[in-house]
Amino acid sequence: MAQKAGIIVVAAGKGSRMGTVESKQYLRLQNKPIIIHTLEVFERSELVDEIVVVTGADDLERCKDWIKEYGLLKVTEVVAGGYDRQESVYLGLQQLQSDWVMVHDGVRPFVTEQQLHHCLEAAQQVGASVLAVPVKDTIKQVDRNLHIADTPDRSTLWAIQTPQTFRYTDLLAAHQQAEATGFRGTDDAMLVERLGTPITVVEGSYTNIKLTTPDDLDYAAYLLARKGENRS
Ligand SMILES: Nc1ccn([C@@H]2O[C@H](COP(=O)(O)OP(=O)(O)OP(=O)(O)O)[C@@H](O)[C@H]2O)c(=O)n1
Ligand SMILES: C[C@](O)(CO)[C@H](O)COP(=O)(O)O
Repeated sequence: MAQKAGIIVVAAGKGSRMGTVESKQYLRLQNKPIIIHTLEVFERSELVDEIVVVTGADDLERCKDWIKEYGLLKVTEVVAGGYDRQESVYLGLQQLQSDWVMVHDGVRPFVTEQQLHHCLEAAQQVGASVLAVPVKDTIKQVDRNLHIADTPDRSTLWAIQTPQTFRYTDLLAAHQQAEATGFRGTDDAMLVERLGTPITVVEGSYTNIKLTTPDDLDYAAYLLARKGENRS
């Protein structure tokens, strides 16, 4: 059994690619905010004993109200995020107590307990881990004039997801170094890679989607209905 971890759930983004008036993490699926669907996975998990939620500064109170309403007892802190995902994680990290930390997007509600288990166990064996899936399409590098510049070997390409799991001290050092050098990354692994810490990739699932654009909402509604059917 893996040692338990604390989790930072980042949900302070604007959701500009979703294009809705309400930020995507607060849109409802089956009448429940997406952020709550995500938090419920960790509330139920036997691997997680501490949850720090990072939200928009204007959304702190309604998030706290929902956390009470939905009985999320493992949430220890709800804090305001920053101007990008990296800053939001850094702010959340300062509130976490656990030796092992998982970072997860608030808009990835379909991660499973089994995936959490595999990700945490791998991190505790290797030092750090990320969930990911092999890319299914041929990927091209394309220049500003829309000309193909290169076709990387697909067998080496993985689409990176969350959670991403690290020793607390490693993730903190990685964020501090990134801040000090002005480095910005789109995931936490990019920061930890710079420290030279080995990070292993754990094969997740194509259904662990990040809700990013409007078409993801229909697919998420389908996945949620399917999850309900499988449970009953
Ligand atoms: N300043 C930010 C930006 C992003 N996030 C969170 O990071 C996760 C993944 O980011 P993404 O899908 O890019 O979310 P947004 O930044 O909201 O979307 P967009 O880029 O379309 O504006 C989301 O849960 C988002 O809320 C965050 O906590 N703080
Ligand atoms: C961390 C992440 O989910 C990995 O896919 C992703 O990088 C965050 O989302 P963004 O859309 O790149 O901000």
